[in-house]
Amino acid sequence: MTREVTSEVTLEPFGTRLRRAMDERGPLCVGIDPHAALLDSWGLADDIAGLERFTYTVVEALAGTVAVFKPQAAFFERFGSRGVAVLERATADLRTAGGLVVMDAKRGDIGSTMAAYAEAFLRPGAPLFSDALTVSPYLGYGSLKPAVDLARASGAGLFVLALTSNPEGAEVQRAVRADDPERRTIGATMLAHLAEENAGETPMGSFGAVVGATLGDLSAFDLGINGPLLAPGIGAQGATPADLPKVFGAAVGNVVPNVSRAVLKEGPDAGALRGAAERYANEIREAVGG
Ligand SMILES: O=c1ccn([C@@H]2O[C@H](COP(=O)(O)O)[C@@H](O)[C@H]2O)c(=O)[nH]1
Repeated sequence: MTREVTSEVTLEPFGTRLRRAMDERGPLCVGIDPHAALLDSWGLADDIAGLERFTYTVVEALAGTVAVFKPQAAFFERFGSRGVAVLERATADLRTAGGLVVMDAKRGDIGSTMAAYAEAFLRPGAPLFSDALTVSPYLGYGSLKPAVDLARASGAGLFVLALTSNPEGAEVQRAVRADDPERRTIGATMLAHLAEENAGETPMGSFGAVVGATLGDLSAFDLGINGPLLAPGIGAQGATPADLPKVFGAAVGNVVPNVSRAVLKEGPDAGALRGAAERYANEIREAVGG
């Protein structure tokens, strides 16, 4: 199904495109996080030339085989406009090669400003247009509405921070809402909002949650949001593909496991990068089936 945004014919819904990509290439998401330490271990300087070489090496090595990429915008923004230009080109090249790009920019603000963030990442034709964007609901889920609306109209998606992989996240995400008669936590509330957005969508909706693979037993949460669950934390943060069924239970089929540093550290050799991504893809397949 195609939808119209102004005069442009746009994409099939993100959830549909993501499900197809997961079926064809497997669910692995490789993060593109050009840490200074990684540039150094690749023998590159921590400057714009190093950033370019690092980024385009990853793109060329993996764009044709991995389903989903998650560039971490912060590592590009730290170089200013020239870093953002590298991110723009990488995003376009990954998408041209058939990969889906989840821009990890974690945007969130009052609705009127949120509308501008949405224009930057979710309006087809924008220089940083991405298949999906990570967003922070800390100003309230309703403040994300402009992004939800534009994503829906454009065939893009969102990943809302619900239960993040870092231990500090619990003080916010596991806090119980005093205003809620059901006394749900903030994390559970975000999952409930997403389930509403995705209701009735097939094969799944376009509005996902970020849920860390590091979190252990999540049976207290209803992860059945009929949408994707982006799961960072595998590799450098200590989680493994074998943890996925334990953490996600019946929702494991909707999990998009992210690995960043544990793949990237294998560079700069393209074959070694591909080998690391393949090993993770195989371990994930063995753990979740399919
Ligand atoms: O809860 C979250 C949300 C986002 N991230 C991001 O994912 C990657 C993880 O990188 P690794 O090198 O695989 O640890 C990174 O870009 C984070 O900003 C997260 O870790 N947890």
